[in-house]
Amino acid sequence: MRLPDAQLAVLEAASASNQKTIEELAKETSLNSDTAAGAAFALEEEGLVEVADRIRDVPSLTAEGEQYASSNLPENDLYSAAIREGADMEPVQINQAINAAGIEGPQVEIALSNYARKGYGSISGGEISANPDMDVKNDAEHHILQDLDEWAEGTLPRTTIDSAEEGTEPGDGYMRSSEEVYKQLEHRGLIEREVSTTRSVLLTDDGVTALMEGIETADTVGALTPEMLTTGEWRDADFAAYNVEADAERAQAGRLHPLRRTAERVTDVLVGMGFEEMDGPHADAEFWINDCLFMPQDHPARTHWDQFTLADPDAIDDLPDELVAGVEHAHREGVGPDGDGYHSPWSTDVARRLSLRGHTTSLSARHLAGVATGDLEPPQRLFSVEKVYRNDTLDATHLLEFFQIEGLVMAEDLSVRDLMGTFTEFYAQFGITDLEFKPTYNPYTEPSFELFGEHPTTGELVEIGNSGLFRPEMLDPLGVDCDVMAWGLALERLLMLTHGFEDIRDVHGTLVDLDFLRNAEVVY
Ligand SMILES: N[C@@H](Cc1ccccc1)C(=O)O
Repeated sequence: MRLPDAQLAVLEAASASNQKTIEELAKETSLNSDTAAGAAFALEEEGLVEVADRIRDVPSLTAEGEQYASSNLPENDLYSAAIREGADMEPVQINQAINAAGIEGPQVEIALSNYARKGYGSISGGEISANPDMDVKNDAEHHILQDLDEWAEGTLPRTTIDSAEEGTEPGDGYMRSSEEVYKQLEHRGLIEREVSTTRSVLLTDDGVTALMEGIETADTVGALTPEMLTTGEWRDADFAAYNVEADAERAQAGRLHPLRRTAERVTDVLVGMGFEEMDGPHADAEFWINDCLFMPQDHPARTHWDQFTLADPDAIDDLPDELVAGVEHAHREGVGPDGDGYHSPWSTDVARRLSLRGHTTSLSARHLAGVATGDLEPPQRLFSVEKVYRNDTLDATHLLEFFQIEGLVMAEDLSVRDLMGTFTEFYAQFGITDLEFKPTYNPYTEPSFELFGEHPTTGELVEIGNSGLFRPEMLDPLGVDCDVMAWGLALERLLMLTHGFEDIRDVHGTLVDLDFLRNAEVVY
């Protein structure tokens, strides 16, 4: 029989009695694991080996487990000390044995409870006795801890630390491979176990026969090289078959954050609904963030408790005079015959102050005022998916910066029905079909609605956005004389509904699970 190099190496390294993992075979044959896996599958096709998926617990020591592995379990120290103190002849004071064992702090409790559990003796009335014939040196828990320590250091083969599986024999003389012992150690918090799936290889009878009959190596080529192409050698080469089922190492390439991908998806959906994207500054004059939105200058949301104000530079120089005059007039006197303003203090200095935008409605204001892309003629549909900054207290639903999905529709004769219809259509694209609307108050919209969606696992109603029809006090100074409906939706909250997050900090920040970042799919 003739086999390619790699296959022969794997066949020779495999055993008929002892399953070896692909990793172990790769190590023994100095092949990389992809090649070893490929070879194993090719051999399986020839019937020379069996490849089996094996699900195993991989145990490892916790910090406390490591500590005992390098010394002794406290109950074993206690037993040895009790014997030294003569507790096998007659009971001695517990404190005396504990002092002799050199145990202190929380370990006293651990020593006493496990002493009794392991049948080392009895503890009662402040005294401890020791059964004479216990062999703490061969304590199974102690040995497993030591084996795991050695295995972690690479001085013990994997098979020694396998917990017994059904139908397999425990390892050495003492009961080191008992599942019960592993369970106990896990319960004590001394080891942790993780389930891992490995592929392992066992030589078949045909494999053994083939090896005994002798195998020659066939020169098959695994990869085409530039040299083979230039020399023309490839013409005569015997190429190894390509096995698409072979194990391959998983490559973790960079990929976009799920939040960013959801933002892109939101953009796609809104563009599909006929919206155009708005752009604008992250740090902006309060004029655009607040004043244009008919937010009085003494509104509590305008203090540093809520917004981040810039120190340097602390103000913007150029605000359009005419617009400033119009906005100031709306604030002081109101708009229209029935209008009334706030009559609260208003100064251009405050309007010129620079802050990080607390909402992207500043972009809507800039666009409606015509300073961003020129005067707008209805109909218009605009949106942005951008970051906003708020001096909030961090909790499960609040971050200091988050993404807002801002949007506006400018047209003649808009109504609440149009607003609701737009949301229904938008959220349906993300599988959210149970929207609820609640009337609310915004200084710049009338009527105003908060939006809620149901959390997929907790069933709680989560606020996902705020919306309304801009009021004349806002639109009039900006020179807009048709209707405008608008909204700000939270991108992270959308993700909470689509992915079932209960804590927004699971979406971004230092605590985010790497596996989630690697594997999350954008839901829509
Ligand atoms: N600016 C509001 C959202 C909103 C935008 C436009 C109209 C109504 C509400 C917020 O931050 O919550």
